[in-house]
Amino acid sequence: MSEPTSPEKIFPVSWDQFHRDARALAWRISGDGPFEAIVCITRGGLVPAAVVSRELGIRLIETICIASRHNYRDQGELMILKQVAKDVVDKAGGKGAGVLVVDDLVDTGKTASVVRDILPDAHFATVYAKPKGRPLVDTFITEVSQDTWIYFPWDMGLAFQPPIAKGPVG
Ligand SMILES: O=P(O)(O)OC[C@H]1O[C@H](OP(=O)(O)OP(=O)(O)O)[C@H](O)[C@@H]1O
Ligand SMILES: O=c1[nH]c(=O)c2nc[nH]c2[nH]1
Ligand SMILES: [Mg+2]
Repeated sequence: MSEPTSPEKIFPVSWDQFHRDARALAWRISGDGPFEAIVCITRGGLVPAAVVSRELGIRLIETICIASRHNYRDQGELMILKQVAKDVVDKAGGKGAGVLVVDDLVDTGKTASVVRDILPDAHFATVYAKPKGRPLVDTFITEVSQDTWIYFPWDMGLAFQPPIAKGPVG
């Protein structure tokens, strides 16, 4: 489980900010290649992978499909729903050399460590990192504290905010 300890902090990220941060990630790793392929960790890695792929001109995109949070924030058993295609692993000498692994964030590091076992020589890049998972990534843009929950733009929508003077709703 990766439940944020109290007091919980929140870090809401807009589409605009996420695009800037994903582009900054591409800049930061642009000197670390060349990369033959991106392996993106679905689903959260799909969005930064699209941005990084565009910026670095990497057109071979593979996925590894992993689900671990079956009930919103509570992390349960980690399930690999789809493995990395054999031709991509083989292209990378069987260990991931020349592969760029992209995810939206690393939190406890459990997801990243499973993917590292499969592609130990790959370059790991995430847009955000929390302290526990940070040692597992090669490159990230922004670190947030372990008790912070990041709200991604694809999980949010515009909602009416009551005037401050009315006090909290409910
Ligand atoms: O470092 P960890 O504690 O393993 O957490 C990080 C992972 O958790 C989230 O994915 P999630 O399993 O919730 O699935 P999703 O990408 O489909 O939202 C996030 O996208 C990372 O992949
Ligand atoms: O939307 C999310 N925000 C987070 O902080 C987080 N940590 C793991 N998985 C997460 N998903
Ligand atoms: Mg994920």
